[in-house]
Amino acid sequence: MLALGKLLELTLAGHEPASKIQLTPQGTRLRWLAEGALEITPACGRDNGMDLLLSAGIHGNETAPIELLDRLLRRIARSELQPRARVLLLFGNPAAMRRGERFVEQDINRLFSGRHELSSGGEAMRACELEHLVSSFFIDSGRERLHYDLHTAIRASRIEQFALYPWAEGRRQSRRECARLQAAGIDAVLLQSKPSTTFSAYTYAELGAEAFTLELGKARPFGHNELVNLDRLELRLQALIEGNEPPIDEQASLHLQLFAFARELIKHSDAFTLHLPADVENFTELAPGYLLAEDLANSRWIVEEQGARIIFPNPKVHNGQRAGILIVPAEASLLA
Ligand SMILES: O=C(O)CCC(=O)N[C@@H](CCC(=O)O)C(=O)O
Ligand SMILES: [Zn+2]
Repeated sequence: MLALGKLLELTLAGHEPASKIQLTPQGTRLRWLAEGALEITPACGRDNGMDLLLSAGIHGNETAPIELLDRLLRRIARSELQPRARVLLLFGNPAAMRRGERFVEQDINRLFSGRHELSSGGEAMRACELEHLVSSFFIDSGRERLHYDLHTAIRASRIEQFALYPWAEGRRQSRRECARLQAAGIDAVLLQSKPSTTFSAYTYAELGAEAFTLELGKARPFGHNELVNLDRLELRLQALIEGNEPPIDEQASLHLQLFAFARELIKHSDAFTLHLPADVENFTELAPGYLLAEDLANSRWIVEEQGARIIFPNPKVHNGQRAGILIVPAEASLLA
């Protein structure tokens, strides 16, 4: 296998490869661009016009998707997969991956779309570097741009595998992309309705890619991901890489559940109290009238929405950060 196929090993060891460009016997080119960043170019004459960005490790302790990208890359480096798509593989936060922690100083997934300029430290510099890498990768406007940013969640989920679909002014979220996600085993999509500073929001809103954050199960350490079943996603990613994806039937009914963003809980102070059990699962339903959280100055979050559910409840975030999202069921008619 080509040495650059061991990008994960190199990244975890903090090593720079001696040789930055390698070719498989069939002519696929692997090029190391920076720590945790590898560009894959199809052999001459095979390129099908897709630019596919696959990222994982934006949160350093979310190892199942990191292992998935490692498996895909090794297959490419062993010539078991013959790419037709241009691919950029990114391990987002190598320093946090080495520690097995979500982040070192601050959550890198709050630092995109230029927010890193207002901050400093390793994660701010890495967010800036990632923006440069992906904007150089998505350089040709005539090509299909697709980004899956792969994550696992802190807690268990009633809906195990789901996507967050970013929002941009004047652009409707795509039914075809939801059908593609359904075929990859994704059970629900949350349609965002405001700008965000996540990685997928950056590639969606600033670079015009179809882009998603995929939540694929519960975060566990390396080697302990047997409960996270990524088989359907893995098959779909292989097909995207090899350019033999089965046709997407846009007209077929969508079985995946759609949700819309209702409200965000922001933790304003150390007095913030979340009235949910510590082991509450993502997508737990909350009845109207339920007192969800309290904070300084008698501020209270009371559920008003019918069919509301909570995702990502986390009272331990820094003050000023999101401590949960309330979502409600949405109709497919929102999609274009
Ligand atoms: O499990 C949790 O509480 C957090 C999971 C997580 O990290 N989610 C992403 C979602 C990104 C998005 O909104 O697209 C995040 O918070 O960064
Ligand atoms: Zn994450």
